[in-house]
Amino acid sequence: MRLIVRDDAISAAHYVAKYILKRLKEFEPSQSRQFVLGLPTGSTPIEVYKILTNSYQNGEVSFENVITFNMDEYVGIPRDHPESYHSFMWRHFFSHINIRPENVHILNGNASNLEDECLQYEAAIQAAGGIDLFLTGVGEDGHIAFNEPGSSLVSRTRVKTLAYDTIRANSRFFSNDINQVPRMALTVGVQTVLDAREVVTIALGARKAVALQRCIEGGVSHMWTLSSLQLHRHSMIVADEDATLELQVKTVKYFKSIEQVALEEGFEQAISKRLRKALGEKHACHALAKSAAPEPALDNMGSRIRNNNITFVG
Ligand SMILES: N[C@@H]1[C@@H](O)[C@H](O)[C@@H](COP(=O)(O)O)O[C@@H]1O
Repeated sequence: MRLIVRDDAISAAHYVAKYILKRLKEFEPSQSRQFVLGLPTGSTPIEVYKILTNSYQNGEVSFENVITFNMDEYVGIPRDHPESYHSFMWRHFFSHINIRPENVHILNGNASNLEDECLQYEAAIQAAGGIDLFLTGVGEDGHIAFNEPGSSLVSRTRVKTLAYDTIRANSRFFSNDINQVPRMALTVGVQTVLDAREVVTIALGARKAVALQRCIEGGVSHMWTLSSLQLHRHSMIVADEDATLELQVKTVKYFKSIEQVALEEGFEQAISKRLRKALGEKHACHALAKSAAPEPALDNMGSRIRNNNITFVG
C-alpha cells in the first residue's frame, strides 16, 4: 500500500485527478479496449470530479471509451431523488463529460429483486473485463463503499443494512434529519473492490483520521473494511494532512520519504510499467509488449534501492 500525503484537500484532489488522467492516457482507451473505472460518491470525490470535468472541457481527456461502475446506491429512495447516488453522479460528473449513458452502471436500489440486481451487477463487471481502477472514499467508521464494520472481507455486491454511525454521518445530506436517511443500501463487496487491478482511496479531513489510523497502522480487520487494501497489490491512499492526524509522526514521515525516494529514482515509471503489464494481461497492451526490460522484484519490506534498481511494495 502507498500513502500519499498532501497539505490540503485541494492538493490531494489534484493528485488523485492527475493520477487518473495519467492512467487513462497510458491506457489509450478505444472502442475495442475500454477503460473500466469504479467510482464513489460522497463529499470527498467532488473536487476530483470537477478537475476531471475541467480536463475534459479543455480537451485533455475523453470519456467516450470509459465504462463506469459506481460503488453503491441507497435502497428505497426514488432514482431522481436529489440525494440518490444516481442523481449525485449525473449532477457532479456524468452530465459534464462525454461518457456514453450505456457505459454508466449504477446499482438500482428500487429493483423488484434486489438480490438479482446485485448478481447482475457482478456479472456486468465481469463482462466488462473487471475494473481497471477503483476510486474510493472512506467512511468515518472505516467502511469502503457501504461495507460497514463486520462485513465479510470476501463479500460481493449485496444488500447491506447501514450502521447507525453512517446514517448519522449521511444525515447532513438529508436536512440533518436522521429519519430521512435510508436504512439500507446496495453495495459492491470488499472482494469486488479488491478484484480491481488498482484501488485509489481519497481521505480528507480530521473526521477520517481515526479510520485512516486503523486502516494503515492496524491489522486487516472486518471492523475497518478499508484495511482490506493492505491485501491489494496496487492500492494507494491519498490523504490531506488533517486525515493523518491520528497516525504516528514516524508513519507519515516514512511514507513521505518513500514518495521522495521514489520520485528521485523513477518509482512512478516503475509502477506505471507494472500496472500497464497488469492491464496488458487483460487487454494485450501493445505498449508493454514492446518493452523487453525485466520487472523489478517485489520486496515486502518496503521501498529499497539495490544496484540502481528499485523494488517496491504494491
Ligand atoms: N457509501 C459512501 C461511501 O462510499 C463514502 O466513501 C462515504 C464517505 O463520504 P464522504 O466523502 O462524504 O465523507 O460515504 C458513504 O457512506
